[in-house]
Amino acid sequence: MQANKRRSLVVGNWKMNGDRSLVEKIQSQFSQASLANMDWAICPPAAYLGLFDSKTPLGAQNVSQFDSGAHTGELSVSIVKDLGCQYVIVGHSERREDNFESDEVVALKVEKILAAGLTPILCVGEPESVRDAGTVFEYLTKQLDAVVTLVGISAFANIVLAYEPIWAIGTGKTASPAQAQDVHGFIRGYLANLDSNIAAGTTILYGGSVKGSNAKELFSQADVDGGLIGGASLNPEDFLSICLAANL
Ligand SMILES: O=C(CO)COP(=O)(O)O
Repeated sequence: MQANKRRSLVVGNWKMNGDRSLVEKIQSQFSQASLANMDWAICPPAAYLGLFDSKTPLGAQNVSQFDSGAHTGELSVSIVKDLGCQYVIVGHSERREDNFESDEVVALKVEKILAAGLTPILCVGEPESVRDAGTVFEYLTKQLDAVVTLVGISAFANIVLAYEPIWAIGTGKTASPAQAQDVHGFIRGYLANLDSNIAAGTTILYGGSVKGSNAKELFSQADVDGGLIGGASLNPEDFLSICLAANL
């Protein structure tokens, strides 16, 4: 681990991709890997969660804001916990867009995930139009405010943040290390205004076209503590090389 930095975390978000054979391949790729200085996890489609052995750290891509009951097609936090998940991605831009998840619904989900003792990976990030307009920090402040208002700043001791600029997701257009650091520094400053100890310990991941070739430089930025990886997590060798870049 680099001096004064938090322990790194790299999470693979398979989104609506992968199959049974990828579950086998990723497990065999990681079975011999030596990754003592970082944490990693896979968030496969929920239907595949039960296929993993107990050695693979797991996360869900989403949960319901409700506890149980008549919510057809949804998964509760207790169900994904029962399937072995430690993490839950929440507020991914694709869910905010496809499923119209508001900042308030995202905050309710974070509250449920924390209450179950799991770790939310709370995604924030701006569309390209907001970046062009120069209002990225205002946009992120609104997304963060909704969660802080509901769960309080002290809850951020148990929350992982992920900055995922929408214009960099699946586009091959990675944020430059300086652009990523600029926003990560802003997010940590936002938290520090509320509680400097919490801010110093909060893991902030970068997501958006991270690859083996750019991971090391991104992860070496002062406020970048690892990555949330989409496309490259579907290739076990690429995903391992990204994890190794964080294993300092
Ligand atoms: O959205 C992402 C991870 O949640 C990033 O996806 P890509 O790595 O495919 O750009």
